[in-house]
Amino acid sequence: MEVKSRAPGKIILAGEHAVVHGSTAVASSIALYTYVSLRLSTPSSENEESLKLVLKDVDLEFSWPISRIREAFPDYVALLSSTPASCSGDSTKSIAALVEELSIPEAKIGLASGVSAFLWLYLSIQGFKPATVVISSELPLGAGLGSSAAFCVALAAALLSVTDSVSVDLCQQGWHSFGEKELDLVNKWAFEGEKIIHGKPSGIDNTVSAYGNIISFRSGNLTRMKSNVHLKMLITNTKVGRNTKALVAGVSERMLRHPGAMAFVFSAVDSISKELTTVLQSPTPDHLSVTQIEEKVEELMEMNQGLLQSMGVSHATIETVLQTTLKYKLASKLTGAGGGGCVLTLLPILLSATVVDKVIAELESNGFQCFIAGVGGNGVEISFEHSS
Ligand SMILES: Nc1ncnc2c1ncn2[C@@H]1O[C@H](COP(=O)(O)OP(=O)(O)O)[C@@H](O)[C@H]1O
Ligand SMILES: C[C@@](O)(CCOP(=O)(O)O)CC(=O)O
Ligand SMILES: [Mg+2]
Repeated sequence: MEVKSRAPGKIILAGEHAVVHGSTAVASSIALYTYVSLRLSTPSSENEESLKLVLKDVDLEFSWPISRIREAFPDYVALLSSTPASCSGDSTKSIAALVEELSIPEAKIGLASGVSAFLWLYLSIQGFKPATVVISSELPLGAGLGSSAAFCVALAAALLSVTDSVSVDLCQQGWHSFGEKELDLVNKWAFEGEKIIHGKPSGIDNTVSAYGNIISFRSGNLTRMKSNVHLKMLITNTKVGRNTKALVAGVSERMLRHPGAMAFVFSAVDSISKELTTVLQSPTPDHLSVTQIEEKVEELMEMNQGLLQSMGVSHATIETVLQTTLKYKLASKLTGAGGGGCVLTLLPILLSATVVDKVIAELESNGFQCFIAGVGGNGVEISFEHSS
């Protein structure tokens, strides 16, 4: 049997970075998914049993003989866990040894943290079972759209769906979602994976990828929002690669250097996110008030972008996107960790298609890549395929 899972990426409408320091943030899922396929191997005496990981997006395959994994983790009982556990101490060392042996090319070294998160989730949830896991994504990796969280959420979902901790109907056809208790467990395990990739994640990315739709999030607590406006966002990928862990660490260092000033910055972001939460839930009887809501969202996005600049996470390419869209009176802000990656631009409902085409053409002439995303959508889902 093959288990498949898919988990969406996200955009942060307000509050990235500040959310790591306890401010409110607002995020939404987008309909671009990371897919995981899990096939547990049937025992065979012919081939040496192994755990295989195929990363389609980066065209890499890794394989560990189960005997090698056993050797790296002599204390099997301490490893296997039915409740979400953090990777620390001896486990961190054992995983680092297994990843080092792969000789990942220097140009793709950012993958090492993803492979480490994979090993931690796989070994903690499935133990030393031989299997093949194939991962692919529609999301650009390391661009601010939460590929790391979608990776961890989809992985946790597939791995948990074939354990006793989660009760799922194996006969159900097509994509289906989990119950609340199961979602909670998937989300908590995914957070443990995100910790390995991000260092100090807030948990907003894995939470929105698990639950879907729009959420307001603060210090691990989520409020699921029912938005009355359907916002349309242009996403521009500057294609400048960056690493979330390094950017999050950079903001923390700035906070240590200027604690007083940064506390005000984070507090201002908190107010922006709270106002956005209220604005998005306000009733919309006609087009005029949709426009008024959009104008408020635009202003909040601009204010948030200014504060992200003061945290030191903007980038020359992000500034180019801001200036370009401003020429068309459109508001933009970076999304995710910044330092490159993706920028959001609100496309008001009454904006003509001609203007949208012009903005996209101008942005793409700079070498950027544009696409349009609806705000909100499904969270993680699962599907079982029985070979006949
Ligand atoms: N589909 C994938 N295949 C392999 N690794 C992935 C995949 N998706 C995410 N990752 C891991 O997540 C890292 C990117 O995470 P991050 O820097 O947080 O950026 P973002 O979450 O914004 O895409 C990658 O370097 C890799 O380690
Ligand atoms: C910067 C941050 O707020 C969001 C990071 O998102 P991404 O990995 O850049 O998609 C970090 C976090 O909340 O964990
Ligand atoms: Mg990430």
